[in-house]
Amino acid sequence: MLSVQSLFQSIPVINLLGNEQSVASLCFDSRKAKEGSLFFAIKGTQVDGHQFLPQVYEQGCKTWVVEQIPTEIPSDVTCVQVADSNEALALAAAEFYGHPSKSLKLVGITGTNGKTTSVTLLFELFRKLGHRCGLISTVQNKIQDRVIPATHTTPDSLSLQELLKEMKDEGCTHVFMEVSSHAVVQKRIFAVEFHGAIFSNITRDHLDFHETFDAYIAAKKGFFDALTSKAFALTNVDDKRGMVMLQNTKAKKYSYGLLNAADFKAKIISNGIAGLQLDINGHQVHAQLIGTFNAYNLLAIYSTAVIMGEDPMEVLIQLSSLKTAPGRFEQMAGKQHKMAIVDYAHTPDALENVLKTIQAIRNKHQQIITVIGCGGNRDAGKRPIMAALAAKYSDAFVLTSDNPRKENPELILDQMEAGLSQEEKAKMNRIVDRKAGIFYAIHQLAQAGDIILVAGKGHETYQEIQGVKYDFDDKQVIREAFEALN
Ligand SMILES: CC(=O)N[C@H]1[C@@H](OP(=O)(O)OP(=O)(O)OC[C@H]2O[C@@H](n3ccc(=O)[nH]c3=O)[C@H](O)[C@@H]2O)O[C@H](CO)[C@@H](O)[C@@H]1O[C@H](C)C(=O)N[C@@H](C)C(=O)N[C@H](CCC(=O)O)C(=O)O
Ligand SMILES: Nc1ncnc2c1ncn2[C@@H]1O[C@H](COP(=O)(O)OP(=O)(O)OP(=O)(O)O)[C@@H](O)[C@H]1O
Ligand SMILES: N[C@H](CCC[C@H](N)C(=O)O)C(=O)O
Ligand SMILES: [Mg+2]
Repeated sequence: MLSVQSLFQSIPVINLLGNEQSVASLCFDSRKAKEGSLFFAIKGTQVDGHQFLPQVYEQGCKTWVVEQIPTEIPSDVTCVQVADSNEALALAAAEFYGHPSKSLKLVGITGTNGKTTSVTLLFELFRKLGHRCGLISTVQNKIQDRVIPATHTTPDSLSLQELLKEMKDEGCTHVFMEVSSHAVVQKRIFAVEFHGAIFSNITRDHLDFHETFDAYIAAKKGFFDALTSKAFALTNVDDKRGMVMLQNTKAKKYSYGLLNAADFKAKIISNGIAGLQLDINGHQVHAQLIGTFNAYNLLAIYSTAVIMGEDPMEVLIQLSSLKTAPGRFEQMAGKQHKMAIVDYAHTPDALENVLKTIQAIRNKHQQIITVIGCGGNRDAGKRPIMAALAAKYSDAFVLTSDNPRKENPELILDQMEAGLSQEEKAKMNRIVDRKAGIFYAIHQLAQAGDIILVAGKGHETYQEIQGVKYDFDDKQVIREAFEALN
């Protein structure tokens, strides 16, 4: 039990009504509020949490944090008014769990693409280097070998502090986590102390949430602006916005790049189906990952390890043994020498990178067949662009559903199709059912030896349609389609 007063030591309080209370837990979802919990009313994108105050009172929760004091308050309620409930929740959660980030080497990565790949590689690399590690990612959270399912790329501030505390208690010294732009804006990482921050890249995505590209850039930059002078900040100099990220940071600045002058430099010696041969700061290394985008990911993690004091030679040795993250450029061989690649490309930039990589590594007899959809209730502007990219780089392609969520899947396909010329439509197949689309690509469109890219869902094991998550796994469907081949 903690007193409200002790929790709010570092939180600016506008008004405090009622008596001093002790709280046993924190919560921001009325459905979880109970006697002894401190409820934070948050104005969200769907509803205003303040509307649930009568409900939490009914459930016995009588200590509230609000931005607006309700007109009528029961006399046995303690109500703390703050300017920003999200910020107050983040600060209180850090206090409640004893600021675990202060005892960890916590490194965060932000950017449109490459976060999951890079944190997963960092987690594996640092384990190989002998450290006890935690991982916080889109695919899964992990404490050493133990998997804790992930619901978001970056957890809400309360779950995040609880997870970091668990990692600290289990003896982790290093934690690698993804920092999404949503997390920065919603203050999920407020009050978290980072040892280091990495920027991968920024291209079009999430304009449904941020509205403008400038606001999206500002969100990512906010992560670097909040670092302390004890932290390091590592940026990709080859990205147009790479240096902008570090403009106002107090952290020690480092850069990496393949094209421009940087603290950490790499050159691609070769890029093929067997992996990448790289020159990193004058040393040659072979990596199992494929594609120029992975050269960036590998260079970013090498740089991070060296900045964190690891032996550069040992890091290079371990780099060679690292495998791709789940659902990221995962290759699957099938009958008739057909090959499928499952990849989480769900942005125009990712899709273009993956398709260019496949073009670069295929032999001249292999056709490229792409299966692609776009998520519902997400940035609609990327839909025509992604369809056009599939058309540009593929010999044939299937437009299908990703996670339609609450949208009509046919309308999503209409918006994708709008990005195609008449000529491109000749190569198009429109099959709204994803399983049927994958089967059609593997059975009807692909000839022996061809490559089938199944993009957008990567590691996901569900498909969300009208708010219901059905079991769906691209890899499983591909295996079935391969099995059914002669
Ligand atoms: C757009 C967005 O980011 N939404 C997140 C946000 O929800 P919200 O603002 O919409 O909340 P809301 O539903 O309006 O509710 C407002 C408040 O009322 C409360 N409430 C709501 C209903 C109720 O019955 N009782 C109640 O108390 C809620 O708990 C909340 O405190 O805060 C919630 C709690 O932390 C998150 O679960 C939710 O993630 C939604 C599910 C989501 O899909 N988010 C995605 C877009 C996301 O965050 N993605 C990024 C990765 C993006 C990327 O880089 O690819 C991520 O980090 O995962
Ligand atoms: N450094 C990179 N630059 C550009 N594209 C990349 C890079 N790394 C991976 N990709 C592509 O982007 C896709 C998503 O990669 P990854 O899951 O690592 O990114 P993410 O930033 O974690 O995405 P999310 O925001 O959805 O969590 C990959 O499947 C691949 O197609
Ligand atoms: N983190 C991303 C994942 C998108 C994955 C794609 N399969 C989709 O559903 O759009 C998001 O929530 O926007
Ligand atoms: Mg991710």
